[in-house]
Amino acid sequence: MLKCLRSGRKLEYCIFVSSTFAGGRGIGLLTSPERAEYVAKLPAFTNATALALENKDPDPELSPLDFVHIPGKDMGVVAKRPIYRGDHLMSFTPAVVIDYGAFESLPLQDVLNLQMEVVDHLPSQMRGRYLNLSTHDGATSHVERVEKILKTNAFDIDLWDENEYGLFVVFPELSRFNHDCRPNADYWFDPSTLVQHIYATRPIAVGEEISLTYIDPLRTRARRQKKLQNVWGFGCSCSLCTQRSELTGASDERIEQILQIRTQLEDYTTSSAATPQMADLFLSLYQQERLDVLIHEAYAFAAIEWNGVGEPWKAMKHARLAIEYGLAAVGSKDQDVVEMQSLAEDPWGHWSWMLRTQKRMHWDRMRSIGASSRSSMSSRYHEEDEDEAP
Ligand SMILES: C[S@@+](CC[C@H](N)C(=O)[O-])C[C@H]1O[C@@H](n2cnc3c(N)ncnc32)[C@H](O)[C@@H]1O
Repeated sequence: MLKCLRSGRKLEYCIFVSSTFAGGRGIGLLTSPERAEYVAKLPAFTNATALALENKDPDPELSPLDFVHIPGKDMGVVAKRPIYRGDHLMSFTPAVVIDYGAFESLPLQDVLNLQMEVVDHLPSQMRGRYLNLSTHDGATSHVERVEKILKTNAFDIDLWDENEYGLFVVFPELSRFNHDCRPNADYWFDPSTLVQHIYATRPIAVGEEISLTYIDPLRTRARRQKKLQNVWGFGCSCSLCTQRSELTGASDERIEQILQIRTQLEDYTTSSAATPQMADLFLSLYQQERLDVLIHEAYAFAAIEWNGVGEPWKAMKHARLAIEYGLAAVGSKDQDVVEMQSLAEDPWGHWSWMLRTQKRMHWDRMRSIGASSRSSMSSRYHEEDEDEAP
């Protein structure tokens, strides 16, 4: 612990920097002492082998990734060789972790100064990597540079602890991926190792840019554009946003229909109009929308509906597809993936078996798809129109 600021009588926010974390890579946090203690007990800190496979800089000879200048976007990442769906792309621990709670409790200028000190105390290589990142449009002072880098590059992270506040986290090596409303890669966070993983969610051709989505992709074009402009200061030029108006109009209609059907599929009461055919339409709308990063949810809903009418083999097929897509998009610990594994193994014993026909409701065992305790994906994709990070 390097320094603490007290807010009122109770809350205290402190700078914690470890220069030995992850084999000397280092990490800096601005958070409460209680939360720092929780973090220090995670396997990331206590298990010597937990990070053995992580934090590997891309090998210039072997890596499929090329970091290049992209017109209109500054730096970006492109594929050097064909990439297949599910291919692992990168996995790194954070450099900087800032607790949202600090913004609630301390005066803004104090938080900005503390953030700067977190960065300044990092081991020099990590500090260099952080300060080399994009500010989007430049900075006139060091404190402003640190803040703008944070705003431009931080991910929203949920630690799955008791604390109500999320975290603003920068993984410098993962910061060069640009946004696309229909991206070909996705990321998920492991709260025990503090590692953010990036995987391809569909095949990527040589020379194609590898992208992530910074926002909930289930928004109409106008809402996506507004959000990206307001938060990141750029007008999206992805293929979906720049289609002719009749095509963007059709896309917006599909998104509206997805949102309407979703409320039926999430309703496990007798008043729901959900059917397997409705779930199939839902899945088809995701496919038409090229929503590879969310399609595991559509497969999961379809698995539940087919199981709900006593069609175990169709349920199993959709559950297996939900697992396959989910492993790349949200990881093996995600509750939707775990739920689909249990359905695929034993559809007859799953809570959804005959759910829609017998009206046999076990409320305590039901949960909605996409509402699991996963990290940034869940809040990022299903929250109200609040600020998000890439
Ligand atoms: C996380 S950084 C991505 C990497 C960044 N391009 C760089 O040079 O380091 C986010 C910033 O990249 C730029 N960016 C990302 N996606 C973009 C897009 N689709 N169109 C234009 N600029 C984009 C914006 O300046 C944004 O604030």
